[in-house]
Amino acid sequence: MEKILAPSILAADIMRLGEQIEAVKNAGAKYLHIDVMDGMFVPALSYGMCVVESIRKSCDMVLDVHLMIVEPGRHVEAFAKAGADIITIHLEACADAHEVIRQIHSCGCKAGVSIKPGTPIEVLEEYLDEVELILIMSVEPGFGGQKYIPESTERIRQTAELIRKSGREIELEVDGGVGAGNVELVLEAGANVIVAGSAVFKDPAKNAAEMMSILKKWD
Ligand SMILES: O=C(CO)[C@H](O)[C@H](O)COP(=O)(O)O
Repeated sequence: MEKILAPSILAADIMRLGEQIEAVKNAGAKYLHIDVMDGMFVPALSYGMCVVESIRKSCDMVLDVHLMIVEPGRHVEAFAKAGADIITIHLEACADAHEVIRQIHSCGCKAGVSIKPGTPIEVLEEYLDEVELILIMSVEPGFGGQKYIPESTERIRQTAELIRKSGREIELEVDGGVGAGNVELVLEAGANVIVAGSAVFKDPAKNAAEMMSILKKWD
């Protein structure tokens, strides 16, 4: 599967957001990762659909919206209308994730499911026939700039194996503490979509280009 860089704007300079998105796009990033936090599912607050809508107006990248919110079904339609292409929800945050996945599809978006580092990989099994993307968190969700949790590598490997056995084309995304120094570990374990925030936005053009040159070697 194509190896894709998904810079996370959580680490961007909001006052220079347009310019920084342009820089990562020009470096070859295909997805733009947008973290939505509600202060309940995770302690922090980030931003909502207005930001997605504003980015959509001047950005043709794939908008990869990661909902770290309780009962995301309440807001799926609004994020789809705002311009999301992929909407990823947390299995830990939903009473009925199957229903939320149906909602995402009925809005015309691709559906992803994510799990936190402490959630067993096996919970993903019942969603393999339904989703287009699985997101493995390699840090506790909620904040950028954390260290990659080493046990994540084995979890990525196990998820890649589940996907392989399903026979479906499901993207395997990894988020948290990934940069040029460890991205090959994550690719080797089977991930194809790499979220990177602080490792990219400290110097977006240069760092995204460096990440892309590594990803291209694995295509
Ligand atoms: O989802 C997130 C936090 O919940 C961020 O996308 C993630 O942590 C990326 O940031 P960094 O690359 O700086 O670790």
